[in-house]
Amino acid sequence: MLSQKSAETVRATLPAVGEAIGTITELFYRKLFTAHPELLRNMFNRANQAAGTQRQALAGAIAAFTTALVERPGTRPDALLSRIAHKHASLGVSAAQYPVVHRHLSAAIAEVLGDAATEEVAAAWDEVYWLMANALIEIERRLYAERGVLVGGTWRQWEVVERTRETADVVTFRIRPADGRPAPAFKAGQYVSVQVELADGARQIRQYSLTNGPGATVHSFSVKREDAGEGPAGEVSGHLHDHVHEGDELTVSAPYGDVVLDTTDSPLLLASAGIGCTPVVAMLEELAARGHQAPVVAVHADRSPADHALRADQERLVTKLARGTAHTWYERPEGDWPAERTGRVDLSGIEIPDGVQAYLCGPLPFMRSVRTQLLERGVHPSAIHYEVFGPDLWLTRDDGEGH
Ligand SMILES: NC(=O)C1=CN([C@@H]2O[C@H](COP(=O)(O)OP(=O)(O)OC[C@H]3O[C@@H](n4cnc5c(N)ncnc54)[C@H](O)[C@@H]3O)[C@@H](O)[C@H]2O)C=CC1
Repeated sequence: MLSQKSAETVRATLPAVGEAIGTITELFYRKLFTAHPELLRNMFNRANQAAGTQRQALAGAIAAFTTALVERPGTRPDALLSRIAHKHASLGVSAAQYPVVHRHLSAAIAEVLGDAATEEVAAAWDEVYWLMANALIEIERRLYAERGVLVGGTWRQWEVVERTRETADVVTFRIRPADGRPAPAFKAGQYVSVQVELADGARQIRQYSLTNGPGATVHSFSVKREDAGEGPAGEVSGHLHDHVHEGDELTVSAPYGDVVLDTTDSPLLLASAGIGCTPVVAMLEELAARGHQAPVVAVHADRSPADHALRADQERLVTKLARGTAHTWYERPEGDWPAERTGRVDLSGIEIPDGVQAYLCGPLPFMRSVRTQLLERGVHPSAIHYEVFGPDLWLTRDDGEGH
C-alpha cells in the first residue's frame, strides 16, 4: 500500500513522469547496460532493445502500475504484474537484481526531472518502485518454489530427439531432459525460455510456447523463422533453424506463463493467427485429454494454407472434442476455399456461446481486432485473455484501447 504522503506526491508528479517516461526508460536502459553490458548480451533481448519496444513496454507497465496505485491506493495491483513475473522467472531473474535496476532507474528519473526531483519526490517514487519490485520478487519466489527451481538453477540441458519441418518457415523441435530426469509439469498455454550462444558469443534468450499435451514426457515447441523485413532477422529463430538438429543439446528453462485455461468446463473460444497457433494447440491437447464437454470454438487466421503450421494437429484435436468446431480464414486461399473464409477473421457469422471465455494469441493487430469483435458481441472484457510474445505493448500509452 502506498503511504498517504507518497500517494499525494506521486499523484501530483504522475503527469510529469508520464510525459517523460519514454526518455526516462531510454536513459535507464542506457545507464544499466553501460554498467552491466553482460545483461544486454546474455539476458535482455537485444533486438527489442534496438527496436525500442522493451523500453515502451517498461514505460507502459510503470504507467499502468502507478496509475492503478494512485487510483486505488489501498490495493496492490498484482494482477498487472503476474505476466511480467512469469517472464522474469523464465529468464532466471533474481531478487538481487532489483537493487541494481533501482539504482539506474532512480538516477534516470532524477536526471530527467531535474529540479523537480526534490527529496520528497524521489522518496515517493522510491516507494512506488519497491512496491512494484517487492510484489514481483514475491511472485517470482513463489514461481521458483512451485517448480523446485533453486537460485542459479533456471537452466537445464535438453536433448533434441526430433526436428520436423512444418512449413517453409516453421520447424518443430521435440526435446527431453538430457539428464534423464522427468520433464517438468506445465499447463497448456505456458512457454519455456530457450537460451542459445550466437556466433558473437552472446547468449540470447527467447520464449516458445509448448505445444504438447500436459502429461507428455517429451516437450515440443515450434519456431517461426523471422527473416529481415521491417525489422532485422530473428537472431535466435535463425540460429535454431540453421544450427540445431536431432541429437543436439538445448538450454531450456522450466515452463512459465499466466495465460492458461481454468479448470472449469466453461465454453471456450480459442482464437489464433499465424504462429500464435502454438499455445492453442497445447490447450486443445489439454481439453481433449480432460474430456472437456462444453463448446469449444477454435478460430484461426493465416496467410495461406501453406503457411498454416500445425494445421493437422489443430484439426485432429478439434474433432476429438465433444463439442468442438473449427473456423479458418486464409488471406490467400487455394482451390475452391469459400469466399466468406477468405481474408481476415470475421466473427459475425460465428455462434459465440453464452458465458464464453476467450483466449487470443497472434499478432497484436489481430488480437485487437478479435477483442473488438468480441466486445461488440457482448463478451465481457474480463472473459478475454491474451498472450503476447515479446514486450507487452498492449499496455503502452499509444494503445488507446487498454486491456
Ligand atoms: N501473441 C503474440 O504476441 C504473438 C505475436 N506474434 C508476432 O507477430 C508476428 C507475426 O506473426 P506471424 O505468424 O508471422 O503472423 P502473420 O503476419 O503471418 O499474420 C497471421 C495472420 O494474422 C492476421 N492479421 C494480421 N494482421 C491483422 C490485422 N491488422 N487485423 C486482423 N488480423 C490480422 C491475418 O489473418 C494474418 O494472416 C511475429 O513476428 C510475432 O512477433 C505472433 C504470434 C503470437
